[in-house]
Amino acid sequence: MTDLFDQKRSGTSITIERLSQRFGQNTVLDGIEVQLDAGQVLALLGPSGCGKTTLLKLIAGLLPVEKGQGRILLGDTLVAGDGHFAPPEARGLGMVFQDYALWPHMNVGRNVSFALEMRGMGRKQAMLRVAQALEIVGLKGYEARNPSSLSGGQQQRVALARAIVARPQVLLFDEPLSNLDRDLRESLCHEIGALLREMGTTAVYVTHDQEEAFALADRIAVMQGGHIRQLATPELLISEPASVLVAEFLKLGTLLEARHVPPSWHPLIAPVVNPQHLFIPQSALSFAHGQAANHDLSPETRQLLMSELRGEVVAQRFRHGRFITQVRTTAAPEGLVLATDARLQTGQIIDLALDWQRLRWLPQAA
Ligand SMILES: Nc1ncnc2c1ncn2[C@@H]1O[C@H](COP(=O)(O)OP(=O)(O)OP(=O)(O)O)[C@@H](O)[C@H]1O
Repeated sequence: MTDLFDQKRSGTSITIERLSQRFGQNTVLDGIEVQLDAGQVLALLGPSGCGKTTLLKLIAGLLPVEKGQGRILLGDTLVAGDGHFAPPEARGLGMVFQDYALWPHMNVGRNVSFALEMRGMGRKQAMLRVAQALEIVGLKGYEARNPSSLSGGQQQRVALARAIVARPQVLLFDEPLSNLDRDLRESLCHEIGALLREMGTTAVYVTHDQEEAFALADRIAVMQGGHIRQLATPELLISEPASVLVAEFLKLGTLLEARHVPPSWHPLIAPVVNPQHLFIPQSALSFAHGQAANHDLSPETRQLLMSELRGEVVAQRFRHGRFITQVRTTAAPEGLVLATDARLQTGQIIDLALDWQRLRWLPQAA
């Protein structure tokens, strides 16, 4: 389309080694390790206060890495740690923030061209690049507009154009969509994902929104309390959460305290010290329409499962074209969670089929 896109695979790898950050007595990041390949998109996903923005600022050079607190490399270049500190402008970055951070006294064209002008690029060439960047984000011809005359979504597109115009090797996003309404968030999220893939730029994307992370990222770091609890592809996080913490945070299914006596599992009636946890992904359960499933199980196990897996529908909500259904069973008084195509009545008794192969035993901590 344009020569911005001709810079295919222009991203660089990111390596973060043993990175920690303290503010006073407060350890905000603790032993962070990341290896991200060139052109990949990493989402930092976690609850408020878990350290996502701090990690992004350290990558950006907006915060220095304290002595002995780890290293950051972009490609083969050490940019922070071991006595090195490359300022943000020397790191080849583009940044997009939650609040757009456009300069209100400059028109759209100047906002986008500013970084190019600072680098001494001639005005004619800069304006050509600006036009390309605006076209890419769907704002062709908007150069003369004032930011205040644009909608929130359009302002964020300008911010995106400003971030990509200088062909950064790494793009950093800090909750860029959280000020936008839901529909716009979804469509812009999709567009950013497509753009990143097209440009081949490496990106780190901070969000507390699971759907954004799963829609955009090649890899997701689930953060909590200054730690990365798991860094994996979206598919692996769904099928193999590394711990109870990750499975609980992502709400991907049901966690049961249980006792594992292979090949069977037994729900715990009374609490015990250090129970094991059985993770039942939503995808492991289906509405059996009264038919017995699990033919590959031993008769004893099948009997146990089938007797336990008849339950009462306690709640349903609609999400992404399916009904997320909570079913109370003897084994899971809190309710098993599955997705169904059918709308069911509260109080209805249904049979569930369980794909035994998808169950996982999880350790308590990360
Ligand atoms: N400059 C600072 N001085 C002192 N404490 C700080 C500073 N910056 C961040 N913190 C603290 O570090 C912790 C992590 O903050 P951070 O902004 O990285 O979290 P976050 O995961 O991005 O949260 P949110 O989603 O709410 O933005 C918080 O407890 C915060 O109060």
